[in-house]
Amino acid sequence: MQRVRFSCSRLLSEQLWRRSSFTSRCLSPSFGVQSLFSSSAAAEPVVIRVPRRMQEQIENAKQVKGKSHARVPTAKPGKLLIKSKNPLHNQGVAYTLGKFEEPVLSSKGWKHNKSFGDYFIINSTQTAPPFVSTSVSKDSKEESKADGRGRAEGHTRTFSSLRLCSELVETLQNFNITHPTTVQLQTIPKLMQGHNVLCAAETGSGKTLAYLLPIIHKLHKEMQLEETTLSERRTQAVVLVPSRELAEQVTSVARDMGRPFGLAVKVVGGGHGVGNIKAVFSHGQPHILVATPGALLKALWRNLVDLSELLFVVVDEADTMFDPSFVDMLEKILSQTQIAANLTETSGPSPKAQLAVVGATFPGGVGELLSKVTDLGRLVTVKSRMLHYLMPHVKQTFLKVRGNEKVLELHQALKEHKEAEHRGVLVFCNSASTVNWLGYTLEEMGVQHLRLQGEMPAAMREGIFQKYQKGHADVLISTDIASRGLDTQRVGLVVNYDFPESRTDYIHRAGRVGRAGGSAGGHVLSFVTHPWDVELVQTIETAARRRMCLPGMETEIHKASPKTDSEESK
Ligand SMILES: Nc1ncnc2c1ncn2[C@@H]1O[C@H](COP(=O)(O)OP(=O)(O)OP(=O)(O)O)[C@@H](O)[C@H]1O
Repeated sequence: MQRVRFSCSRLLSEQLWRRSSFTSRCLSPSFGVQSLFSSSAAAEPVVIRVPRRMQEQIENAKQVKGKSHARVPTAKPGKLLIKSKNPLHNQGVAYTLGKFEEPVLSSKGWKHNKSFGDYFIINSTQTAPPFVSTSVSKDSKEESKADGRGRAEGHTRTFSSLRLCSELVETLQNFNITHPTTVQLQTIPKLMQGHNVLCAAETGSGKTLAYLLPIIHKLHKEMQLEETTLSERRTQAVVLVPSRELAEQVTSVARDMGRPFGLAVKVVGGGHGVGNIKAVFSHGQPHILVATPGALLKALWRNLVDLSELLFVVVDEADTMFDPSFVDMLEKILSQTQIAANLTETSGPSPKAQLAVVGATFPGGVGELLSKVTDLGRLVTVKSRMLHYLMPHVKQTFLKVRGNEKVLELHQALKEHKEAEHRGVLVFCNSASTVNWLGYTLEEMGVQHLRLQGEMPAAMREGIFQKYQKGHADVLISTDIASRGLDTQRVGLVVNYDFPESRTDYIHRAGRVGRAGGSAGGHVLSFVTHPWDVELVQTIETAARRRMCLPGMETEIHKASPKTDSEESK
């Protein structure tokens, strides 16, 4: 009882003390609260009864004061760019880090064992992908002025304004493709003019059509000029890609687009014997050949294909193709072609081939390898504004999780995603053995899925990706084979079961969602387990917080060309 009385009196004294400091200018220094109590405290404790209501008010005031420390430090209330398990690490969309301000990272302590269970989310900040074209054509601007409106809203450029032949524009319309993406707007005119082009643009931005449309347009014009018999026909365009799945995909798009013109498109991919490659050319040469480097070299060594009349050479997924494992083969192939040195060499009676180097990532060092096979000064660069940035229209979650908990987390994510409209899920592992192991484990859990990895025999691997695209199963477990170039419109969730080993792998894997022509949104969920994963997580988080591109990937592109992005768009 005595204690209660004492604490009540102390509370009241605190209250009065606070009030006294508020009003200190009005009171003399000697007239303090302490002095008010000290004289009587020496004799007998003074009992002051505090009304219940006042006690409650004091308690409420204490609680409110305690809570104020946990308040979200966003500059303005509103949507969060970074949502973290620890609300102190949240960052609002409206908040901009100062130039010299070090971001406080949610993943700062993730090398420590205590961080298991921690997470942060990079929220999507826009619904439309950045590569959807919104530019206004000159013609439509003038039309608008002429009819007195002075505005040209909603007038975006069409494929006909790029001077593609009408049959091609019609074919595109049949596939519901009506407006070019920004990379198509910039690349198609340059290739139509006869330039060699280095095209660097985000994943899923429509680069395949950006190089195929000018090729098909030009080959169609050539066909109209001269009639050649099947036996006289020579291959006029070669598209080089790193995997047979991508070769099949590009072939399918080229066939769809070239069908009205009777263009022959063939594909040779690795993993098949020479007999198969011979069979491809048994009925003559195609107009367009899509190939992996190894298979094309086999065909060249056996004189099955003649590249003497080439008009186009395309190197797609350039950073992989300039990887040490491919670059020697690429050098050998390009040494058998005649690449034009300038514009004048791409026209006239015996034109040389135009070169298009295409990719979504050009990390440091690619420029050096590129200069081994071509003169960088001869390439006109088309570089998209958001190259090497994290995609702003895709939500990206990072979860620090123990190795033995990953399967359960994955199972939970699959269950939650099942109801989504775009039901496709792509699960990436870093090795073929993990793909197999995870496959068996999910099988036991009753999850229907397909598996794709590079160590599978060619016959087993064939058709797996097409099956997935056709919806035979909603889940595909794969190594990075499926991360390069494959079009995955039906995918709504990418899971990095193993955290990717490099920034480029992360960009390509994440790029399987949020693609042109697909539905808005998409989600990338990454499991972070090992201490050696954390450095890349921190790089990604820093880039997201600073709203900058991933560091170390931007310089080479500029070195590759004397022209700048803005010059190109003129
Ligand atoms: N102008 C367009 N309008 C609508 N959809 C388009 C357009 N151009 C391409 N697409 C579609 O966008 C999807 C992605 O295109 P594509 O595969 O060429 O992207 P990419 O830039 O090559 O991607 P990656 O870097 O992953 O290889 C395809 O399904 C394609 O049909």
